[in-house]
Amino acid sequence: MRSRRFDQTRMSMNSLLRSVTFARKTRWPRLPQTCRLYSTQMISRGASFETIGVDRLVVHALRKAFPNIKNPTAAQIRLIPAILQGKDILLKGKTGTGKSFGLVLALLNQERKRRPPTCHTNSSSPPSYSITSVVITPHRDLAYQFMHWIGSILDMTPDPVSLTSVAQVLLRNANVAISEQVQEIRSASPQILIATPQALLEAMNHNLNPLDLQGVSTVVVDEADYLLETIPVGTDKYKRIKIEKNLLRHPSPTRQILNLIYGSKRKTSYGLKRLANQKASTQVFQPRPQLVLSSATLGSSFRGSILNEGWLTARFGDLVKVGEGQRGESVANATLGGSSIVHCALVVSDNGEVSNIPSAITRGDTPAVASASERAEEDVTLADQIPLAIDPAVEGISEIEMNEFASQPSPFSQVVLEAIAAAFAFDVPRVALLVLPADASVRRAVFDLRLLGVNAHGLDVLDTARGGAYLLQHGTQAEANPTLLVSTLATTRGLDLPDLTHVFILGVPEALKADTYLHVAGRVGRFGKPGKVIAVLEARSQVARKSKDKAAYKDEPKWMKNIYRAIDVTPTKLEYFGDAEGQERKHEQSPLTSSH
Ligand SMILES: Nc1ncnc2c1ncn2[C@@H]1O[C@H](COP(=O)(O)OP(=O)(O)OP(=O)(O)O)[C@@H](O)[C@H]1O
Repeated sequence: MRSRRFDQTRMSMNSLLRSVTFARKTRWPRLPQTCRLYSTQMISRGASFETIGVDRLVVHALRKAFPNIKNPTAAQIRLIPAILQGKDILLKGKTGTGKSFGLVLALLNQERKRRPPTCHTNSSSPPSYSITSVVITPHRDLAYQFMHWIGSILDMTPDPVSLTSVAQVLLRNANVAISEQVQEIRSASPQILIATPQALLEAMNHNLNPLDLQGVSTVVVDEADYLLETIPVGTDKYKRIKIEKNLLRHPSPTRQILNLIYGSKRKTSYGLKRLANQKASTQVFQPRPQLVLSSATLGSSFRGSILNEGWLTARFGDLVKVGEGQRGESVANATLGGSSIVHCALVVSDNGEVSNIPSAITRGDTPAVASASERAEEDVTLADQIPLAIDPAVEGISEIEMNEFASQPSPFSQVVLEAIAAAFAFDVPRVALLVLPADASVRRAVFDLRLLGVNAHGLDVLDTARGGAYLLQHGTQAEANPTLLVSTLATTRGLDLPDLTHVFILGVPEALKADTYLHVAGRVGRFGKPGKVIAVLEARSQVARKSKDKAAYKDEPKWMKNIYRAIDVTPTKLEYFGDAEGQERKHEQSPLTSSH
């Protein structure tokens, strides 16, 4: 069932925006130049949303829609005034500290620009507005999460306001062509357009019906380090030239969009200048929109590389860097919203034995995450914990597909899925997220998990049962039949499901970056709430040889240990599961041990 909020068209909006515009024009004082200094002082005095520039009508609606949100977070205190000042921003802050939410509040507060009247308009025509801000998000669920937040705030404004006039999404959609979507956007331009990069690029480049974004005053790239490929600092000259060539020949959609808006002024290594100049364009949007790049993991390497692109303003004082990590903090604590996140990893052997990763320790002081096991009988075996199969029929899986699934072997290791089902049954009180590798089939995993008795659903925040209900906070009370939402690494970034207590990660590919793990883990522990991240790994196994004399291994436990080391985390033992220390010692002593 589709959520009513997204389909509903409300009555004409402009009362909210008029009052916001009025407030900004008349009452809101100009903010001081040095935003960072200003915001630090605000923290010590206890800032409110009003004092950092959010209009009181928006604050009033915000408090009614989200009663838990009382004062701005440190990230919001820095971010919101900087956006209202029109500065370019590099926004880094722990996951779950309100960066995206702060963006929404700031963008709602922006003054709308009217389109210049055309010969077809007469003095009695209602004013027509252009799009004010564009927000680029990596996936559609995040786009709809933004819509949900905006819709919830608008619902609480004293005068009815139509959601479509304030925000619309532009996404690749099998049922509605991009040109049709552009037509709709053009007929009633929203204040905020939220789009995925592929859809936006297609719309801007459309031959017959291109989307006109001239007039936009803010461009936001959320999860920027995921959407913009960069050259790691310290890369040697030859590798660097190779990456640069690749960037120029196959730019990502987000890179192409930023080149269209800001022009491409990338300085390249010696020998590539000619190629760069051929592709370079001059700045095309006048006046130049402010650019906000946001992520929990904007490392110094990303920042260095992105400054070289020429998209961000180079004028001193006009680029604001928000939210550097605290000195002395571990990477995990500096990046994850809650330092109270518990990291666990289970290793599953071929014969179905499940044990904690060897380096895990028992911690007496781990923060309590209400556990489903509190309901469970003592002395039960793992197998007892897995309920009987439930109906695999579920929204989104057709009967034909189910028949196919039933007749074909699963690409997932069944013993790994059983371990997830068991840990889920033992530990999850209400709702958990299972994150699969980016190219895995969510539908197949849901089918297999339902056969194992797990109330699994493919994540789709537009559907109440498949995640929509969890966009709202309901509490932590245990449910008789907890829900396991299933997504992939490609569709998880930035998601905020406040009731989530557990994230399961199925498998750790060798190439999994610590940053990616941090983003997945950061779906829990938001706003200091406790949460558990459980990676479920296959035991080390030999795979096809790379060369005649060297055996090759798939060693997920080792790759996971490398990630823990990189983020300075010691894993915690998950109760109910044993140890595998003997196994590790055996591997370390093996003469065949290779790095893979
Ligand atoms: N000032 C605030 N006070 C309390 N809660 C807040 C505040 N601002 C936002 N929140 C809540 O915090 C949660 C996380 O917000 P948000 O998704 O914006 O974090 P984020 O920093 O963008 O996370 P990520 O890096 O994972 O994308 C949301 O549920 C939101 O409602």
